Amino acid sequence: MRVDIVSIFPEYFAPLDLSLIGKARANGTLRLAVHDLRTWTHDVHRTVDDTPYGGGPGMVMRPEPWGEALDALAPGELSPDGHTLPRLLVPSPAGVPFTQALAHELAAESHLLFACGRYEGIDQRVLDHAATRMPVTEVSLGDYVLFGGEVAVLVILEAVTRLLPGVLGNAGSLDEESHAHGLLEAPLYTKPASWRGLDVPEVLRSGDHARIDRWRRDESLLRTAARRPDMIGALAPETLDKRDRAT
Ligand SMILES: CC(C)N1CCN(Cc2ccc(Cn3ccc4ccc(-c5n[nH]c(N)c5C#N)cc43)cc2)CC1
Repeated sequence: MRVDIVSIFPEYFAPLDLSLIGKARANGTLRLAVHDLRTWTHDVHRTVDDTPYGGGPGMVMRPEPWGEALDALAPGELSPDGHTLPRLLVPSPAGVPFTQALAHELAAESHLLFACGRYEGIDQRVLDHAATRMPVTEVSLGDYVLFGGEVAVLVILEAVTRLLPGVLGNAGSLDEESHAHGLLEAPLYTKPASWRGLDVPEVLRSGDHARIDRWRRDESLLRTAARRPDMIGALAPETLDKRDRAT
């Protein structure tokens, strides 16, 4: 997968040299490039923002630098197979919620292009013009306000990269983690069996995997009901077996 990121703070993405994303870049699974938006400015002050039409607080990112950046990173027209152009992702408080389902969708793309806004956001015409040439998705991490899109791109990129073939050593953990089956994961324990007077639940040391699976399932349901009742309502009917429905 090819990924391009455009930001006025390219140094925000230094952590992408680390850990599993760093490994994915080193082995070619992920071909990542970070670009400074100011590359596409032409004035001495390298201006990227201006006051909002219609008034209002703060500043808005000007369309010209963004237009040139997207032209450079997503050249050409939409090919018949639609694969020569990237999918443009624009983090925004006004975006669609970023979910594990969207992470899976993005992991299937061959080229992602992230536009990191700052100030109050990017001139709408940048997104409107881009949408005439490529798929554009405004995406939000959640109902809180960040300073800009960079942190969101780090989150989205980590969630997507984890899903790429070969990135996670134990692919099984993908199947069992939260949001894969619509439930929160059960509590985790490791050695020692007793720590500061707190013992690992006996069932997890029993070796009885049917019991262990049932315990984990019960704990997942209890945890989800307590912390994320919204997820319980969204469960596919087949996810809850007869015993679950009885409880
Ligand atoms: C009512 C009320 C919910 N409104 C909220 C937004 N307020 C304006 C306003 C304020 C600050 C910023 C800063 N900013 C610039 C680019 C940018 C990209 C993403 C995000 C972002 N914030 N939160 C997320 N989940 C995001 C994502 N993904 C924030 C960004 C952008 C926009 C207006 C009030």
